[in-house]
Amino acid sequence: MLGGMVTGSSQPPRTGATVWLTGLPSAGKSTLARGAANLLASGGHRTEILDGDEMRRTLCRDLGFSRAHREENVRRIGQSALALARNGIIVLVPVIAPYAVSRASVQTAHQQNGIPYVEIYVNAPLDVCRDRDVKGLYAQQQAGQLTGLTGVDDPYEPPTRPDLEIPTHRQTEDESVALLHRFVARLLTNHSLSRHS
Ligand SMILES: Nc1ncnc2c1ncn2[C@@H]1O[C@H](COP(=O)(O)OS(=O)(=O)O)[C@@H](OP(=O)(O)O)[C@H]1O
Ligand SMILES: Nc1ncnc2c1ncn2[C@@H]1O[C@H](COP(=O)(O)OP(=O)(O)O)[C@@H](O)[C@H]1O
Repeated sequence: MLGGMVTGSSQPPRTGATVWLTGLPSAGKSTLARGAANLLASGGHRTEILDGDEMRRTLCRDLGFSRAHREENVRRIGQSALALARNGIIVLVPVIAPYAVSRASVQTAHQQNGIPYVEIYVNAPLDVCRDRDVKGLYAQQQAGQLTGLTGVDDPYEPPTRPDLEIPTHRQTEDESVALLHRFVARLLTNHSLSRHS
């Protein structure tokens, strides 16, 4: 159910939040989402990952990579994240979301519902992402088999004021995961303190 609150529980509501990981393909979004989700789950938190690739096989399988379709993709995933987060789940969203206006709309929707939303800029230079090329997309683009690749021949608008920037080219995977985990844990503590004070 994506439309409303889950009701009928006698448990006090937990703090949910949406943690959006934006960045170029191969910057490290999915790796960090998985790593942080594992650590948060070990700490007793309920977590969910809405990964761009997976969402594009399911909820968004009718969408391509035009600007309009990318905006619709982000809108749907943003609404899904909000529905989960307002029911106490920490939602990690490794989705490129190349347009600042789309990310701002998701943030506004969360603010209107009083649900924490943070934007994490997973930042590695294009050359590093191209060398990693986890899914072979940069090579495909280079070979002329793919057009409209984010950051190469399609726009990417980096966040100007992210809540956290993670330079994955200067850190080990473990260091980046720990940084993200610490940041989210602190966010949850602060939100819960402000709700109960
Ligand atoms: N043209 C083009 N541009 C960018 N990405 C492409 C493209 N074609 C396929 N892919 C694969 O789709 C994943 C990105 O999907 P997203 O839903 O995150 O993109 S977006 O927010 O709608 O722009 C992206 O996943 P990540 O590599 O994990 O970022 C790619 O695997
Ligand atoms: N500090 C780091 N944080 C995250 N990933 C890293 C880091 N250093 C190297 N990597 C590697 O970069 C790649 C990132 O791939 P992935 O997480 O799929 O990127 P994205 O989801 O942004 O497309 C992985 O192979 C990962 O092992």
